[in-house]
Amino acid sequence: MVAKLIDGKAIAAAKRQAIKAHINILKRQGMIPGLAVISIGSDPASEAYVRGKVRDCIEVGIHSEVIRFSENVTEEQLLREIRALNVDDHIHGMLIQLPLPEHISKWKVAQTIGPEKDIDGFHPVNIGKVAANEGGFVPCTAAGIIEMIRETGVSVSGQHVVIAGRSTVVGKPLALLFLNQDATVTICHSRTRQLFQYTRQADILVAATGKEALFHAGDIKPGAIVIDVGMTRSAEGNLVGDVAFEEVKNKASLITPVPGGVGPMTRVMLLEHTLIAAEQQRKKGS
Ligand SMILES: Nc1nc(=O)c2c([nH]1)NC[C@@H]1CN(c3ccc(C(=O)N[C@@H](CCC(=O)O)C(=O)O)cc3)C=[N+]21
Repeated sequence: MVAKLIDGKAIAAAKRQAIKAHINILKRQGMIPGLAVISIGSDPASEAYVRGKVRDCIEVGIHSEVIRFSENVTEEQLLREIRALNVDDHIHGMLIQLPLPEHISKWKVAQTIGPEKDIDGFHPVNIGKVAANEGGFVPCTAAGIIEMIRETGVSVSGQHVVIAGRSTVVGKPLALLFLNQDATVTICHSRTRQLFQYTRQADILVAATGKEALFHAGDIKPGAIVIDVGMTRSAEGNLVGDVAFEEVKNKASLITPVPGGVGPMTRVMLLEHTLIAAEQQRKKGS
């Protein structure tokens, strides 16, 4: 079997067009959705992501603001900026670029973002809503993965989803989202014994370990759906996933490429969440 690609880049492009059309309607009604991105430090990779986000916003007509802080910004300075954005009427969504410096508490940051503007799902209210299956914003990567699978038309109900990785932004929220769709979910992580015994049982495998080409053909169930969240820069400078794509593609039924898979979906979900946040805040305001 040769797997069909789940073309994240193409799905994201189509979604961007739909979002753009929707925003045009809002604009005619006098509303411009606004996104603030807070970026701390000057990591070149981080800078590239931020520039990408700004470009995406321009393409669909979202007003964007980037707030840059140096690596040694104090926690209080950061929290003050977040509080200011919470009451800024031009801003409907905010994203604080991860990772944060060691001296800043991610949990304090999460609690300070107004839940209605928390489009990357950091705030405890949003985490709670997702756990209770009551909506709520989820991290854009997790949302993008769910959206990609929805696009394939495959029902996840009753399927065994194995997630390798338990991060707050990917593994954990994704497990809840799949559970909410009636999947059977196994979460594996760095301390899991016999990791590959689990992955071989997966109808849907989500590889989010950050370990370059960890999963090979022998670790995958024939016909599985394989979602590769990994994004490591190889020694040759290429972007590589957690999955040995060339061999696994002959065993899976559907597979996401790296690049061009989960990455573009993450970016487009940021736009969609900003649009949703803007609409929700408009309803509340009127
Ligand atoms: N609060 C927060 N939320 C995030 O979602 C978040 C974050 N912090 N910090 C940094 C990481 C990284 N990230 C990426 C998203 C898309 C691509 C992307 O579009 N990648 C392209 C390739 C880009 C290239 O070639 O370098 C692709 O996979 O096709 C990459 C990286 C979001 N992050």
